[in-house]
Amino acid sequence: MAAPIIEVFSTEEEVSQKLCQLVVTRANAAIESKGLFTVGFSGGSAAKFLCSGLPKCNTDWSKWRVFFCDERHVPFDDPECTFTIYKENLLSKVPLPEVNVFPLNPDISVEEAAEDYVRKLYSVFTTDPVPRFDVLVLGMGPDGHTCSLFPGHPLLKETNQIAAAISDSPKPPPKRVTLTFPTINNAKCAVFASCGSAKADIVQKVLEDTSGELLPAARVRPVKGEVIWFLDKGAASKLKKV
Ligand SMILES: O=C1O[C@H](COP(=O)(O)O)[C@@H](O)[C@H](O)[C@H]1O
Repeated sequence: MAAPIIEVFSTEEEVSQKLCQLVVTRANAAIESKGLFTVGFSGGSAAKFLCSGLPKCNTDWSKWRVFFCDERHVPFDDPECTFTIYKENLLSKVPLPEVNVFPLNPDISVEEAAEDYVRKLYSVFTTDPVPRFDVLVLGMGPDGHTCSLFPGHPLLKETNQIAAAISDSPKPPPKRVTLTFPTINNAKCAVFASCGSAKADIVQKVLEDTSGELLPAARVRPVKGEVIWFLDKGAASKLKKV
């Protein structure tokens, strides 16, 4: 398990640019070596960063398989739906066949949607007991949550399910489906992007404070992979060791 790699850039735009560069570099390498690139996208600010840079990138979009690290269990026309944000701002702009993107089904219960999502994951990761993503693009909330894994929540201890339902998310909307740590920590690369001084305290805590119970974002440590943090100056401003 390698230590996190931390890179600090001057502006949010630069973070977005470097994040997109990293994702496309990994995509093109994966496509070259195995003909396929598997990626998990997060919502919130990660969606903004990816949607602003990825449409300009050069890659074979037909080889991408896109999942969501977490998704809110809301109708597609709800502004909280992460899939729709990507559909409108990325998927409509690149030749990525819709059949290669795996949204959550909002028309069944959240528990059924989680089971359905597990089936969707295994339809691509046909030989992996636990999906091994090429890249997971992660965000971190101001409480240290990542995906829909929140501090102190029992889902942090999940060891069997590769994705799971949550019905009591402290951040609305309450019903969501999220990848769990067995899947997250089996990724080849997990990359966080965090910007703004409002995130400075939690970035410092997650990356430098190992006392007490680790926050969800601090538990992202791929066993046979790397974890990378792309920060802007504001988000990195309280780090002592950078
Ligand atoms: O609720 C969520 O929040 C996290 C963090 O979002 P951010 O806007 O503070 O970066 C996000 O990564 C996750 O996908 C989303 O569902």
